[in-house]
Formats: sequence, structure tokens, C-alpha cells
Amino acid sequence: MAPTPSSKPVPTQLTPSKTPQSKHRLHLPSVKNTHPSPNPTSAAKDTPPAEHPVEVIGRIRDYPDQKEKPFSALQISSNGQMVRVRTDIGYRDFTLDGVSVSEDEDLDGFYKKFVESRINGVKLGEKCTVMMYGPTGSGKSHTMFGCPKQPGIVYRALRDILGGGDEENGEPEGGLGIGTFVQVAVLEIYNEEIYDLLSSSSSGGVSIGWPKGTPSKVRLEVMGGKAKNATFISGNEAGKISKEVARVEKRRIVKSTLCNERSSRSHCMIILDVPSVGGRLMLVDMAGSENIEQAGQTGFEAKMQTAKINQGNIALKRVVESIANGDSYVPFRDSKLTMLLQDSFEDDKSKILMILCASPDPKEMHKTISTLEYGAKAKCIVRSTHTPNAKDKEHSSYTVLGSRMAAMDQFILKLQMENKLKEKERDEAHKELLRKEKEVAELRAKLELVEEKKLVSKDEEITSKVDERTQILKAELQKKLYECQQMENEFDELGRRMEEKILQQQVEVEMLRRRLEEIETELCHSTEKEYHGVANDICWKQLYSTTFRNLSRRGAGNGEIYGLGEIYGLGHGRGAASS
Ligand SMILES: Nc1ncnc2c1ncn2[C@@H]1O[C@H](COP(=O)(O)OP(=O)(O)OP(=O)(O)O)[C@@H](O)[C@H]1O
Repeated sequence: MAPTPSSKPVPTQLTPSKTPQSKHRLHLPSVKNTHPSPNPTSAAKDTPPAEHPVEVIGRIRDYPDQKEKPFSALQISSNGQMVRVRTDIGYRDFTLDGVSVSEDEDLDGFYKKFVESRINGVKLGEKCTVMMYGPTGSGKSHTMFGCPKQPGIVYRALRDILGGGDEENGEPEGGLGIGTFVQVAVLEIYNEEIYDLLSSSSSGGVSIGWPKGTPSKVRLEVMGGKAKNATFISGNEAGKISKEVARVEKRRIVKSTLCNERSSRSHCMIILDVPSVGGRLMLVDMAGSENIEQAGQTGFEAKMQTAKINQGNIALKRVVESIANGDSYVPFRDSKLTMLLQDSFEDDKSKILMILCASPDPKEMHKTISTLEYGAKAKCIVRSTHTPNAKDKEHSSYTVLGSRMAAMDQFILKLQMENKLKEKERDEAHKELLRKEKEVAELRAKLELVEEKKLVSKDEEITSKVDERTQILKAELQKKLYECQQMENEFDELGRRMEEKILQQQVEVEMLRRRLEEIETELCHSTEKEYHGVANDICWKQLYSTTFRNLSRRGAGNGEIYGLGEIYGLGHGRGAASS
């Protein structure tokens, strides 16, 4: 565990400097660190041992210009718990829980010495808030986020909680770099508004100080000390979550001031939850605590901005003072920053590690003194378990009730406003619904129309197909009829020609028969004659029988046409017959 004022006694003797090379080291008589409460009533005899929930560590940055180092305005006691600030008229000493000089102790050493034990506590279920406080350019963001060579608290804490590998050496621990499951939210508080840096909404947000086309930031409200509806990234891979945090951290609003070329104009809050054990780590990089003139801000708007940025710092200062003074009312509601930090101060299980950043430059002396004064006040915060007397009780309950009522009034007012907004949203949603319903009805009607048209066109299609088919069939029928007609005509022609032939043959046969008769008659006449009769008779009889044999064998009955020559056996072919 990191040293706490109550747990680590401060040596009363001078101790030799362990790091003689440091020009900040000084042999100072150590002050007994008794943490006297500024409220004398709380220092009663029977008061139980007080707990100091705020541990204050000083971190002195390097000289901005390494070549021309001015004489340091700061000196650190050998026990590393006291800072002496040299002023023109003397010096002022501040006792803290630890002081680290960047020149002697790099970020790794600083983390291991003052932060690591807190992070280990979170892994076991503790709640811890680490906040960076100091003027602009004093090294708050450097300590919190680091630089390419040295990762800052944020990335070291992520690696330690998630159990990732040694990224510096490029070696994953356990080979995978995977560990405890965490949920991380990244918020920005600018101009008294909370923005969700993880949200990538492209609408409904605002994009201030951010190039066109990049997703705008989403504004959040505080509800019950927490940012309502904040986006979380969750997982167990340190590398992935670190990359995402580094990416969105760049979305913070920065501006060049006299004191810092890239000055954070907003407070940045990284909230890391370890759900398995109920641990919570809040890392807060606050905007510079400079005043308007020192920041070199000119113009009404710029001054107003710086004033608003300072509102968080001033409110936190008042909160610290109120708690340290033991006031019954603590003005947490004075700024968004303090509203979100209320749990860190009020939850008995929560611890705060306040890192005061300061420059050794004598020109920054006044800012350094103011920062250290603030730290000294924070160190005075005690959490006692004392039981107040009746009068105290009555007074405090009256004040508490009053403040609670005021807070409730504010809450009711806010709820009423939210209600009105919701009603407006509901009305708009209703109107939208009606509009959509109308659209749906119109679309339905259109659909029905299209379907009807489809049906009609289907009928038409069928009819046209039937017509087409009918036409084809008709054409085929016509063709067949024509062919039949042709065949009939041919048949008729053939029949007619056959009849003609038969007729012709009958005529020829008749002629032949008559000729035969004539021949027979002639033959009969000739029988009466003596000599000539026998031979001729035989000859004509032979001719007669041959002719009739031929006729009966190849007669006109088979459709063939023969000439007379052929019938008489005198020659072949039609030519012969016709001649
Ligand atoms: N210990 C250090 N070693 C080296 N450089 C440092 C150290 N501390 C701060 N710086 C450098 O000084 C410059 C200002 O530091 P940084 O931005 O961290 O200041 P800051 O306190 O966060 O200022 P602001 O409030 O304006 O944002 C940066 O360029 C940073 O890298």
C-alpha cells in the first residue's frame, strides 16, 4: 500500500539525502505529521482515530527548457515529504505524503512508488480516485497519459488491472495479455457540461473544437452522482482498451495558452469498474488551475470559458475546504466535476490520491504555492467515526435537511423539465406513428392496385395465347383442308381419266369384236372354197385365240392402257398401240 499520513510516521531527525545529485533535495527539519483538524471541536479527547482518505503527492516536472535551467524555486526534504518554496521574502514549507521529482524519478518509478499499491487495491475491490491537480503546463496530462516513451498512469493501471503484458518490452504477460474483465467510461467536462468521449453518435451531440465530419460528442446528465447513460467499453484485453482510451482522449478540447502549447481546456475522467469484485478506479486529469490573466486569455468569450473551466477547480477547492473544515454542508452540487466526485469523498470505502503537479520554475512560484496550499488542505480531510452530541445532531440534521430539500427541489425541477421533454418527444413520436400509418395505408392501396393489374394482365395474356394457338390451329386446318381438296381433285381427275380410258378401251374392244366378226364372216365365206380354206383357217384361229388370251390377262381392268398392236401380240408400248 502507498504510505498514508496515518500509517507512515515522519522521522523527526534530519536524514542525509539519498540522492545527492538532486538539486531539489534539502536537509530540512521534518515536521511531525499529526494532521491537526482545522475544526477544533472535532479534536475532542475521546475522538476515535481519524482516517485520512486523501493522500497528497507532489510531482515536480522537468524544466521546460533543459538548456537554460533557472535556479529551482523548490527544495525537497530528505525524507521526500516536505517541499520548501523559496519566495522573495523567505520560504514556505509544505508537508505532503510524498514528493517525486521527475528529473530523479521517471514515470515508471513514480507509478511503482505511489500509484501501484492503489491499483492493486482496486483489483481486490477497493475504490480509488487518482486526480491530477495543478496549474497549466505543470505536467498533469503528462503524468496521467504519459508520452510515447513512457506510458502514463492510465495505461499502466489498465495493464496492471487487466494483467496485460509488459508493453514497454513488447512482451505479453502470460503470453496473451488478457485478464480481469473491466468496464471503462471516458468523460470530458467542458464549460460545465459532461460529454461522453466514447460515444460515437453522429447526431444529437455537439462538436466543439473538433474537425468537421468527426462524430460529435454526446452530452450527459448527472444522476445520483453518476453520468447517466455513459458509454462503457468492456473487455479483458489491456491492449485493446488502452488503444481505445488513447484514441478518444485525443477528442479532448485543447488550446494553446501562454503557459502550455497544448493545454487541456477540460477535465477528463476515466472511470474503470471491476464488476467481479466491485472495485472502481477513477482517474481525473483536471484542466489547469491558472487564473484568466496568467493563461493569457483575452476577449470576453475566452475569459468566460476559462472562468467556466475554473468553476470545476474552484468548486473542488470549496468541497475540499468544507470537508476539511468539517462543515455540515459540502457544496458538491456547485459543479459537474464535484457532483461526479461526491462518491469519492463521501464513500467510506473510497480513497483519493491527489497528485499535485508543479513546475520548479521560479516564475511559476505563486501558482506552485497555491497548488501546495490546496494539497495541504486536502491532506487535512479526516473521516472520523465520532458520534456527534445532541446539539450538533440537531444543527447538522437541520442543515442537512435544508440542503437535501434544496437538492430535492432542484431534482424535482429537473424531473419536471425532463418530463416535459419526454412528453414533447412522445407527442412527436405519436405524430410520426400516425404519419407512418398513413404511409403504410397508402402503400397497401398501391399494392392492391398493382395486384389487380397483375390479375387483369394475366387474363389478357391467357386470352392472347389462346387466340394465337387458335390461329395456328386454324391455319393448320386450312392447310389440311386445302390438301384434302387437292387430293379430292386429283382423285376426281384420276377417276375421270380412268373412265375415259375404260371407255376408250371398250370402244376399241368393240371395234376388235366387230373386226373379229367380220373376219369370222370372211372366214366362213372362204370355207366354201376348196384349196385355200384349210391353211388360212388355222392361221386366223390362232390369231383369234392369242388376242383374247392377251386381253383377259392384261385387260383394261388393271388400269393399264394398251394399243391394238400389243393386244394382237404384234409389238410393245403405247406408241405402237396408237399407231
Ligand atoms: N515530467 C515531464 N517531463 C518531460 N516533459 C514534461 C513533463 N511534464 C510535462 N511535460 C511536458 O510539458 C508540456 C505540458 O505538460 P502537460 O500538458 O502535461 O501539462 P498540463 O498540466 O496537463 O497542462 P494543462 O492543464 O494546460 O493541460 C507537455 O509538452 C509535456 O510533454
